[in-house]
Amino acid sequence: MDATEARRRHRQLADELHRHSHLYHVLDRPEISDAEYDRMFRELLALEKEWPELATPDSPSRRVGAPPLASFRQVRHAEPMLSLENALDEEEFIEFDARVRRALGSDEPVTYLCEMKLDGVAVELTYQDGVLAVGSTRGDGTVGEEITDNLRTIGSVPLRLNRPCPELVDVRGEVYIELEDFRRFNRRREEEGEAAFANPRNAAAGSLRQLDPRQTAKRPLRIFCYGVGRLVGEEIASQQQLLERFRQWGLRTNVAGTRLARGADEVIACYRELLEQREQLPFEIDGMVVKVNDRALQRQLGAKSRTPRWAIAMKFPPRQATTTVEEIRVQVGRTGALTPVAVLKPVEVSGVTVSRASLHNWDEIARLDIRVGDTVVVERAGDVIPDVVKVLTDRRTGSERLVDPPDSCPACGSPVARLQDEVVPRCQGLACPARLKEAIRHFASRQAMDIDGLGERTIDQLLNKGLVASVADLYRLTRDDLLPLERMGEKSADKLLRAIDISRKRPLDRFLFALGIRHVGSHLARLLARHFPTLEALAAAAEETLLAIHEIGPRVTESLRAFFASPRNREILEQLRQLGVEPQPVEEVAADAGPLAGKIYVFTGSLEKLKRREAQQMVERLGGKAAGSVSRRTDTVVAGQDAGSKLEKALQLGIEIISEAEFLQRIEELE
Ligand SMILES: NC(=O)c1ccc[n+]([C@@H]2O[C@H](COP(=O)([O-])OP(=O)(O)OC[C@H]3O[C@@H](n4cnc5c(N)ncnc54)[C@H](O)[C@@H]3O)[C@@H](O)[C@H]2O)c1
Ligand SMILES: [Zn+2]
Repeated sequence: MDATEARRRHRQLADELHRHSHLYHVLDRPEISDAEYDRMFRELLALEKEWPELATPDSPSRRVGAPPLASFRQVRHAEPMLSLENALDEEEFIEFDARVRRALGSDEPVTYLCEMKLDGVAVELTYQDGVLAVGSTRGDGTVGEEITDNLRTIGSVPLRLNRPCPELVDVRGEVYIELEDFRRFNRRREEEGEAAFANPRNAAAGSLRQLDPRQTAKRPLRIFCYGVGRLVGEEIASQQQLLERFRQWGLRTNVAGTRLARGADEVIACYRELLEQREQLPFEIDGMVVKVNDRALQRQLGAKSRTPRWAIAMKFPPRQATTTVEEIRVQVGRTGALTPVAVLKPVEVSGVTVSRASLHNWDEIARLDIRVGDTVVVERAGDVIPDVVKVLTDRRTGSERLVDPPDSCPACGSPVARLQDEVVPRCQGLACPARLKEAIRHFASRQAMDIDGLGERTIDQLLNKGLVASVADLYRLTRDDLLPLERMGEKSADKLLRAIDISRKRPLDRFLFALGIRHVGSHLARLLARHFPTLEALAAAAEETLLAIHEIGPRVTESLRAFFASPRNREILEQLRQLGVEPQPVEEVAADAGPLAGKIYVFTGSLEKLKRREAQQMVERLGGKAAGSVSRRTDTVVAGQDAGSKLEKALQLGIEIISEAEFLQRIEELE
């Protein structure tokens, strides 16, 4: 390779690394695996070693992370938060150890503390006189994002340290999500039609950087503390002692996961041990961090531009394997969400046999261009269910088969619809066994048919005993059906039957809402009920007629069409009619009061989907008020991109802050 060629390749790598670093660190949406990123990074380092003039100050080799997002206030770290040099194998660690001893001018074996390398997000917690004053992300190492309020919601972050404690300390730690929590959290997101997170690290990063701390509070975040920046008013001799002091101050550490090792051989033994332990841990680690234990020696060794000279990360090999896709199957979730899963020829990935890979959604299938019969690389990262990271297209024989998104539900055969703004298609079947429980619960809920006494426990029993296979069956229940149920006396059975009977005559809007048609919330149900006296009239309405109604868009008509297109749904509606369910026509209602009556909303920053005026009208339509500035009377601030002083004021005043997406969701729920 000549110098021109090297420069060209360097530029190319630098651009790619820059883009992926932004996707990973700022947007929490990586497109390639870490192993692939590291490979490119190393190629860049190798080029710079041969042609040092390529290592300009803006090279990825000189930078940590990525600059902070503009929607957060920025914090300058008093001492830079560095990254870590990587050792990809034992050999590279031996070289590191030799460098350390050379720099210290010593032949003695060095004592190291070996720690688990948690795969999460690095944060800094500044405690002044023992009180948590500022919390921030690492950002680009020099400037991070101020996320104090978000960090305060994490149970394992103490708001105040136990005494005696130093006057001032910058504690560094890793915020992460345990595997079990991650699985549960992701499952829920997929069912709600939101994109699943690729791994726990992404989920942790996305959760920490919410504009509304109450959103962060709902996420299962934890912290392990492992380092310091400034430390005033206390002398600490070693890394091991530091962790011990942390524990005394009330900070959470992973001290049980550390080992003291003398010399390279002992470090390597620890590494092998940890590699074996890895699969049993409740959280994801991607390697072992080895630190010179003595803090005086650490100071003596110092740091390079982006990494300290006294620590190194021994990375684990990626947990990848190659296998073939035998089938692409569709799973139906609790809310009717259909998600694709690849059935694999069983293969062992670092000690675990895997036979399925999650494909998340159909966009992901298109992005990977994955087909039945393909040879694929699967990688386990943070979950027992691995991801497909790459299709080996050069192994194709021509007999591979593309799989289209299903147009009927595998559980009940009903038509499915992928509605706008959602990443997954959904089953529209009113009696789909996969979503029946949810459908009945919704049907009976207060805002819908309001069937008092039909709680979750009763629904479970009705389903298990096969007494109910659709909402229509509720109206066939008899006293004899109910009495054998647990905790069901004569009184409560009669009460429930009465409640079911009363619900036969609910107003049409409630009935419409009760059917659980996607995007038909209670507001739209009311609107539709005002335009159509009966359900039959609505089902027969032409699309143009529907679209002519103000507020009814293609999203809703599409959903209604999919619902009424199902023969099974029509059959159930007919049964309901025969069982005496006779929704009452609704009358025009006074327009003044609404679900947002008395509420004051302020919009700030630029919104993505809505025009500001549009958003304000939505609030007004529901009876609320849209104001121009934030005051104590403000109830909610909707913060878009680059929100500035209004957002800060809202934070100061402790006013609720939500994102545009959350606003839209709320409106939909209220409507
Ligand atoms: N997939 C992608 O597109 C992509 C893009 C950019 C970066 N990355 C990945 O991110 C990594 C680079 O990020 P990085 O700068 O955070 O480096 P790093 O992850 O290699 O190491 C530094 C980080 O380790 C963490 N850490 C965990 N446990 C620790 C402990 N006990 N002591 C000290 N630190 C500990 C800290 O957060 C620290 O900031 C690369 O390895 C790369 O794989 C991936
Ligand atoms: Zn179904």
